[in-house]
Amino acid sequence: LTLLSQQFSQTESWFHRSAGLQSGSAPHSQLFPPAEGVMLPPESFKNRVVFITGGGTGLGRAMATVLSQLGAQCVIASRKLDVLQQTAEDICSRTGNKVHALQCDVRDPQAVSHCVDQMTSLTGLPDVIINNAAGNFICPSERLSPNAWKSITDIVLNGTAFVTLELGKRLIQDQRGASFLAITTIYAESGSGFVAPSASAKAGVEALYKSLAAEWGRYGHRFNIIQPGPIKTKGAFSRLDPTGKFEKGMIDRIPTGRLGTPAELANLAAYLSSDYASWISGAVMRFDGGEYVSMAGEFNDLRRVTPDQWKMMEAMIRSTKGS
Ligand SMILES: CCCCC/C=C\C/C=C\C/C=C\C=C\C(=O)SCCNC(=O)CCNC(=O)[C@H](O)C(C)(C)COP(=O)(O)OP(=O)(O)OC[C@H]1O[C@@H](n2cnc3c(N)ncnc32)[C@H](O)[C@@H]1OP(=O)(O)O
Ligand SMILES: NC(=O)C1=CN([C@@H]2O[C@H](COP(=O)(O)OP(=O)(O)OC[C@H]3O[C@@H](n4cnc5c(N)ncnc54)[C@H](OP(=O)(O)O)[C@@H]3O)[C@@H](O)[C@H]2O)C=CC1
Repeated sequence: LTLLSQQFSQTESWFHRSAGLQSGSAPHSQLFPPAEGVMLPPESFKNRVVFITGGGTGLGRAMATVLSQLGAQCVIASRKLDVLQQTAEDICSRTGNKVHALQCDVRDPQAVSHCVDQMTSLTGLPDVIINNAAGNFICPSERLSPNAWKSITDIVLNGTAFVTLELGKRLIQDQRGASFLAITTIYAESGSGFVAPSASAKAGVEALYKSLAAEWGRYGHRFNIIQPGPIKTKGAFSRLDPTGKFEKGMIDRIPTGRLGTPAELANLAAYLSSDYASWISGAVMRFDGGEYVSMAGEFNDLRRVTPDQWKMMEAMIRSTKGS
């Protein structure tokens, strides 16, 4: 079984195989195929403990899978214990490495402290912490109740802060270094209508991580941020594009012509959390197929202009004399 798991971890995983060309992708996305397989050398995370919030589903599950394939002992934590246990079992049966499931509502600092106590008994303190848990839904801001605002900002900003502070303090006490990674979003930088609580909270997370990168380097702690663009997960798309009507428009504005894949995100997260990235701290890595700059550039809609239309426009411009 161990041999089989090792062979498996060195080749490709179940979810990598499913990461082919997605329906709705532009033809030129063939030029940007999502790479299959695990990027880092096998056993890059051997003897390492990785703690991932929201690790039972979507991108958290993908990151746990890759890190487990690379030899890590993973601890995944969120509210739904049954979901976590199923994921832990699935990953462990495929990689042969232990995955622990712990119930934890990150909004509750006491629950976070209890979860860290449990993890300490199971695995000891982690070497890698990935703050991935989040809540979000689209809603016009004038329809938001105070509790709607609070439900998102409590998970995203307070939850990340409670987890980071609890683990940070204990690691400092034990004189242990660690890599902290936060998963934010491209609109943490720009802000975005219709997801104002998420945008505000994610921007807060980025400020927290940049602050701690400066403050806690002296304790051996690195802090980095990944800002993903759209990656199809049930959690995100069911709450942000419930009718499925916006997906095509979204793909049209991504220069690489497709959505990201969980496997691609997981490889980047593994790299940033690994020793290969030990000089990277305070970094914000945009991971969006070019969507952010594509939405920002004033003239980017000119992509729709045909060669004939360019000929005509150039003639008009050249014929202009004076101002
Ligand atoms: C142009 C179109 C673009 C399409 C985009 C498509 C794809 C995505 C592209 C990019 C994505 C970028 C960023 C993504 C960021 C993410 O974070 S995605 C991850 C999303 N995953 C989750 O949200 C998982 C966890 N979520 C939840 O558990 C719940 O959704 C919730 C966050 C609501 C928390 O659950 P719970 O604590 O049980 O809360 P309640 O149900 O009790 O609700 C609390 C209050 O919030 C109000 N509320 C709930 N839903 C809505 C809603 N849809 N609209 C308005 N208000 C809502 C609820 O009424 C409660 O308030 P009151 O007590 O009633 O006042
Ligand atoms: N998919 C995308 O396109 C993008 C995603 N992101 C970010 O990626 C991350 C993962 O999102 P994704 O995988 O798509 O969506 P999911 O909904 O699958 O992931 C969110 C996870 O957070 C957990 N969670 C929610 N509330 C709490 C809580 N109070 N305490 C502990 N855990 C909680 C959920 O588990 P449970 O319900 O068991 O608590 C769930 O596993 C998020 O940070 C999201 O903001 C950013 C940009 C784009």
